[in-house]
Amino acid sequence: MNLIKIYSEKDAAPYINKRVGETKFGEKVGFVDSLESLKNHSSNYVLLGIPEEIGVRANYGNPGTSKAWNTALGSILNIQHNHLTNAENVILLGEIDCDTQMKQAENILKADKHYAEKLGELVFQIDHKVAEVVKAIVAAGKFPIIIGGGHNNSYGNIKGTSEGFKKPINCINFDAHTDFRALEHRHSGNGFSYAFEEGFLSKYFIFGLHRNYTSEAVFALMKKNSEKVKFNLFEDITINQNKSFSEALAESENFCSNDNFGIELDMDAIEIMGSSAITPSGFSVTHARQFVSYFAKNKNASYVHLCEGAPSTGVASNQVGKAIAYLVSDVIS
Ligand SMILES: N=CN[C@@H](CCC(=O)O)C(=O)O
Repeated sequence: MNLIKIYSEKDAAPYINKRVGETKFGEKVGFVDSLESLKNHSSNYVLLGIPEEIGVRANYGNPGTSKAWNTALGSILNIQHNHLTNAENVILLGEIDCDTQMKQAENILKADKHYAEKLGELVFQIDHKVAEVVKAIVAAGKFPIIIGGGHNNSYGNIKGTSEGFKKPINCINFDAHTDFRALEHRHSGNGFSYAFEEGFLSKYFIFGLHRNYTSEAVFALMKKNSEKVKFNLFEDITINQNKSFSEALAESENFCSNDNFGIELDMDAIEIMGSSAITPSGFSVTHARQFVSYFAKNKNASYVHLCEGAPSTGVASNQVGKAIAYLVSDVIS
């Protein structure tokens, strides 16, 4: 089973729009030829793509997340290289090899009685690849920046990071949804509940949860696990204004940042962002940037995952890639 397609300069070149007198981000990033050689590279941040949408389909969502990685890469590699953007501290590692699973998913028909379960089996296979690659990055002492795919990939990120550190980790998730759904077949709505159940996720905070997208059963489950699972509501921050955005950041920080934690950001928490579950009401891209920038500076921050972007579903498809590029630059700058 191929885990990853490792990139070289040749893979990056077609994305870079060179211009005389300017240097682009993609002309300065580093490359490695194997996961093993990561530890010998001096750069800290490792860019990894997950071009899949099987988890979203298995959760009855709108497909399109498989395209976020390539779209984002086009924007990231054309960021201007200057004294503020820090491209030399980035390794462009490559992408999880999702080809086999994506092809098999295409052959599973919606009419199939076991449609969702069969897709869930393929998600399980991708979980394995993501966890192995993320574990290798973390064990090499690097900071993964993972882009794309559905939020099912939170499971592989958490598992891989936890195995890399040899202990459970915490996680703060900027999201309209908990993705703490039932432990049925694997899909984009239960990555965190599976990671929690299997002991890879210790404490979990959902930042800006929407009341309209959360079932009473999930509220009850979070209440039952309230020592370990907490949230604040989007409505309390932005509509009722019971707490400021800064207070909301501090609340999640106090809960999770005393130990290694992952930063998850679901693009569907951003208002009218092209994503698998576009929301008409949500945070701005600037809020998302503030969130990522704030937490990426924390000494216990251990990875960032920017997921669920689906360029073709957006009002303007190139905005998804540009938004992801801003978020990446907020992590590394
Ligand atoms: N990762 C997203 N999870 C959401 C999907 C919602 C939707 O597609 O409408 C969830 O399961 O609730």
